[in-house]
Amino acid sequence: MIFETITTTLMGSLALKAYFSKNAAGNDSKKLNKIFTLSGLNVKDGNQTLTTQLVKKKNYDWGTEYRYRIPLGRSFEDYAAKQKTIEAGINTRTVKLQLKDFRELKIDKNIIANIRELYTKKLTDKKEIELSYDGMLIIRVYNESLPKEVELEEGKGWKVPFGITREKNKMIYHDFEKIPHLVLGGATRYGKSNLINCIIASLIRQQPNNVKFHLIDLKGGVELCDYQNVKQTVSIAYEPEEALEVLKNAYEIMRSKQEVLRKAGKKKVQDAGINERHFVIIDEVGELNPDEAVDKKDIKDSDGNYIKKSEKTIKLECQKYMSQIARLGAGLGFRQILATQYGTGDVIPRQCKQNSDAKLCFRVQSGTASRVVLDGEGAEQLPEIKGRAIYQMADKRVIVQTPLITEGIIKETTELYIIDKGGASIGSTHTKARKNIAVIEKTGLS
Ligand SMILES: Nc1ncnc2c1ncn2[C@@H]1O[C@H](COP(=O)(O)OP(=O)(O)OP(=O)(O)O)[C@@H](O)[C@H]1O
Repeated sequence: MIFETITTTLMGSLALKAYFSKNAAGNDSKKLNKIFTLSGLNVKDGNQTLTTQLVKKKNYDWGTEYRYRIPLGRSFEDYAAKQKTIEAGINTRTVKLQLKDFRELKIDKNIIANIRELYTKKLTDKKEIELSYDGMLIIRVYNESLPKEVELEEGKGWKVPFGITREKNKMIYHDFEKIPHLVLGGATRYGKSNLINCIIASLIRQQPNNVKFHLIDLKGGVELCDYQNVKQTVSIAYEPEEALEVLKNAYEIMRSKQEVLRKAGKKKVQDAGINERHFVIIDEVGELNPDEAVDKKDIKDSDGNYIKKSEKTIKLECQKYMSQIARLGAGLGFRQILATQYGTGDVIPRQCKQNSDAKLCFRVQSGTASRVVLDGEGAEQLPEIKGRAIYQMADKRVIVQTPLITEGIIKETTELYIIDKGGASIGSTHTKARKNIAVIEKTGLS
């Protein structure tokens, strides 16, 4: 009897709260107005205050979109810089319990503990927001957070899964045929290497006979060594000296492909019916920054030939090849993926950045670091969630939760294609494979 009375009272008060919450859901506009005022986003002009004006509000099944006219004297960047303040303001609330929460509530002798648990969960649940600009300031307030973990799904052709977006939790795919080069950034331990593994494993599964890899793993060989002996890997490097060999080899293959196309009177590999695609992937491109080189002194003989190249020269030459591949490679079937955790301007060669129409950035420490990868702020505002990133193409930006690959998938994928590379040492792995490529190039055009 006592139990029934307690539960009836509790359920009644919770239902009432849920009713108010339901009516308040999707209506954060008052809160937003208040936040704009308190955080100094409105502008004082003499006696007048120019406010951020709500023009349109629309409810969707994922949440609510607000469109604002920005007052004179403010820019989108001012609002983007206050994203955390806006999100915190939206989340200062009374707990919103909805009817569906009660459906999940277990009604047993632990009812009070269950309600307390539900209440605590709702209290810590956070609504996420996204800011964008298309002439109007757009603020999207999402009812549900993105999942924190997403499984790797199968892609198709040259389309690789890049993550779940908020809209209907739909997986989006990066099409390397449409956007050949990619820059990846993000602070340490947020998911760059994991995404590179997703890309490599997906491409091996989807295009086992057409994909070729030129891998440069400057993180001590821990990330990409799983692919060293698969037939798709043309060459692999773990040190800057080896990286130069790998890049030079990739560049030479690219030039020979250019020659083949020229003779065939074709402009692009697609026109020539060549299915092979080469992926040059560098995990921690920052290690190839010549400005950071300690050893800057070349040793040359009396004829000016190198006896020993300095670290600086090696890195400069690496960057030269990277820039050439980025500039000329797209039509020749070359794709370049450069990953870095460093947030300084010169870490990615300018030509590589300019030729990469896609950028994906995990959380970084500052707006400056975000600009290095995305040419704009935003990645510093991402929540501290591994795998959460901004995926940016020429015309749009979306937040994604990138897929998490397992050791099992990597093993299952690679073990099908392990070949005997004749005990070739790491730095010379490419020498043997290069011969294979010459053959593939000929058959590719026939
Ligand atoms: N998409 C993801 N979803 C969930 N967890 C992830 C995801 N990506 C990475 N992680 C987790 O974060 C850890 C670090 O990821 P990863 O090694 O890819 O980071 P990184 O950015 O390459 O770091 P570093 O630059 O220091 O090498 C992984 O071991 C994994 O546990």
